[in-house]
Amino acid sequence: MTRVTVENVWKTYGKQTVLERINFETAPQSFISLVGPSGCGKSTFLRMLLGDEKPSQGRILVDGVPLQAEPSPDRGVVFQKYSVFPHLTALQNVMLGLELGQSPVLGRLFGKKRRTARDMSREMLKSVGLEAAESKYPAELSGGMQQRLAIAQALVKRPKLLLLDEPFGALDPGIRAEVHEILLALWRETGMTIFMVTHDLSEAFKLGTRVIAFDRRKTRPEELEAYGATITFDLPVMRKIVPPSGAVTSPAETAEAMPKVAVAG
Ligand SMILES: Nc1ncnc2c1ncn2[C@@H]1O[C@H](COP(=O)(O)OP(=O)(O)OP(=O)(O)O)[C@@H](O)[C@H]1O
Repeated sequence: MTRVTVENVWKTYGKQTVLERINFETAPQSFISLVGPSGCGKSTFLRMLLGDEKPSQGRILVDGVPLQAEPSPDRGVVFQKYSVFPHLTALQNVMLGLELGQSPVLGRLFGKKRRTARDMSREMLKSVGLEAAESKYPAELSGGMQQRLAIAQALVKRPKLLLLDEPFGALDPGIRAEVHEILLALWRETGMTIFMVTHDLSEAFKLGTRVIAFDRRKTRPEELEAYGATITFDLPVMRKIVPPSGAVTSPAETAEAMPKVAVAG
């Protein structure tokens, strides 16, 4: 069960402060929804969790260990679009995650390892309801199916952390609700921690065990460069979690993440 600790994280690009003083800790098996206005640094924060960007100040720890400065199989990511490779079939897309992880130079596995990777990938496709589509290319799949494929590709390596950057933004409401259910089932089953950036507040509260908002406290034009966004509210969502054992518990973080005042400025 993974715990993420964010200690006084700042991010600047040149003179522009994007994020400042970000501090929080997650309970194991959290589903954190990150919300906030456009340009407030949500994707930048996700890229720091992914290891694609480094904090300018402060640090991020996963289970007490400082985050490595490069992407690792411990972290899976799904973007709104273009997460899957168009020239590979659904099965090849999922297998690629395992092949690159185990054979970074060739990007291919052989013999028993390949058969194991294929079996794991088929199992993963089944868990997102795509078992009948394994030979199809992404262009032959609907938007919802492509996002389910992207989730399968990210999860086949059993990451501790799943990072989702507006993964459902391009889906229509019916399909979106379907993919929500699949994601929630996988989250409960695996015990991973999820960070999801979304512009949709109802989605944030429906899926998250905790909703964190970033925003700027200083908004005068002359202050825009010098002051970044910070956490303006941090709310636990009261919802029952059903772990794989079937025992019903309250969200683990409810005790530690007390609601904070939801006011910026
Ligand atoms: N590599 C970079 N170099 C310079 N500035 C950057 C870089 N990446 C992001 N920024 C700046 O950081 C700020 C935050 O961008 P970011 O994409 O994280 O915001 P966001 O909250 O995810 O926005 P949106 O909701 O519109 O996707 C923006 O002003 C952006 O221009």
